Amino acid sequence: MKKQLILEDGHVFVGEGFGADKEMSGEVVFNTGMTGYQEILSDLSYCGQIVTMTYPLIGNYGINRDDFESITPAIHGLIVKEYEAEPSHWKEEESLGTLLEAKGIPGLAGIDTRKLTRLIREHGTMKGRICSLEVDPQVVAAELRQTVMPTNQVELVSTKDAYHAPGRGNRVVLVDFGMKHGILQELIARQCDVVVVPYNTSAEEIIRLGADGVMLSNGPGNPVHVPGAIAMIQGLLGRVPIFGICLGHQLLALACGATTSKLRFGHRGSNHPVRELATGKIDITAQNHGYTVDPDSLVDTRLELTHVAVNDGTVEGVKHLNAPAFSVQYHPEASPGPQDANPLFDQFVTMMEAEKKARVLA
Ligand SMILES: NC(=O)CC[C@H](N)C(=O)O
Repeated sequence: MKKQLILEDGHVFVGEGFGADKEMSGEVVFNTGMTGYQEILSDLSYCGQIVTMTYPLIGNYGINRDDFESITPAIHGLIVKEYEAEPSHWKEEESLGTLLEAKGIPGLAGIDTRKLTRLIREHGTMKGRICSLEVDPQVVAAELRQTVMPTNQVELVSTKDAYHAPGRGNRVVLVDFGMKHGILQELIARQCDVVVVPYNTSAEEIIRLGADGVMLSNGPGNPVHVPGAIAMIQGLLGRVPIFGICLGHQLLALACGATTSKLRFGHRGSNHPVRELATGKIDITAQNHGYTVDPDSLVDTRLELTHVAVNDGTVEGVKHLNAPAFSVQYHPEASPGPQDANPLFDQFVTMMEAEKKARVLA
């Protein structure tokens, strides 16, 4: 069935609908990964966004049991150039289209994704709607311009109740702002005893849980819309080791007095080079973010800049000068993407061990 993508600036892209036959709006963003559509569509950081895949053939290896980053995807649409409805892979269990249909997510295929990506790069991300051909694009575009994006996305995707993934090692309290399963997997692989808690858990409750360390997860939306989490981090700093990823990184920076702002079109892909300032070493990283920590705002904080993006010089990592706390804007859990930055999880475990030893000696 023919469908159209209407952008708030009035641009229209007509293509073939697949997945759910449903009208949905969201912020239209693009991801440059050549593979990884299953992880991307189930990454809750994309809550409320319509994701355009720039790689021209999507769906060819289907959907498998193991690569979900969440059970209930929260993206509002997937846009591709060529959609493959008959996938082939030994792990494949269903097609991308049948999954999107089951989860109520519309897909749109056969549009010029290069043109769309160029538009987004020039104008910045825009609101858009995937809908039938019957509506008047100019009316929809005007409606989209009036629409304000929701500010409660973290609340929508965070777990409602705490749960336990038992292990024999360090107890990590993992604050779920819309956590990718890959983060939990990396902690479990290091024998951590993980308690996953809702985004609005207090610092005192986290300490009461006997945390050896606190992991701040990725998550959707603007970090300034989660003020409770900023207060929670302030209550934890210096009391327990902290490791933040993506939204968790932005929240740690805000908790330390830095500021954040929105990038024009963000970083979403699996091949973003990041330089570690101490060594000059470059990791190729997975990224998915629209906001960034303002470098100038670090001057008045106790945070030190540790990593920068090679492509545009933006902040990619910080560490606290007086407390055991560090964070990165990119994804050491990959999922999907290269695993260059995976040792950061080992660094977190080492930090927890060192703090425990220091406490015993004190
Ligand atoms: N993956 C993430 O955690 C993204 C963080 C934040 N929502 C941003 O877009 O910048």
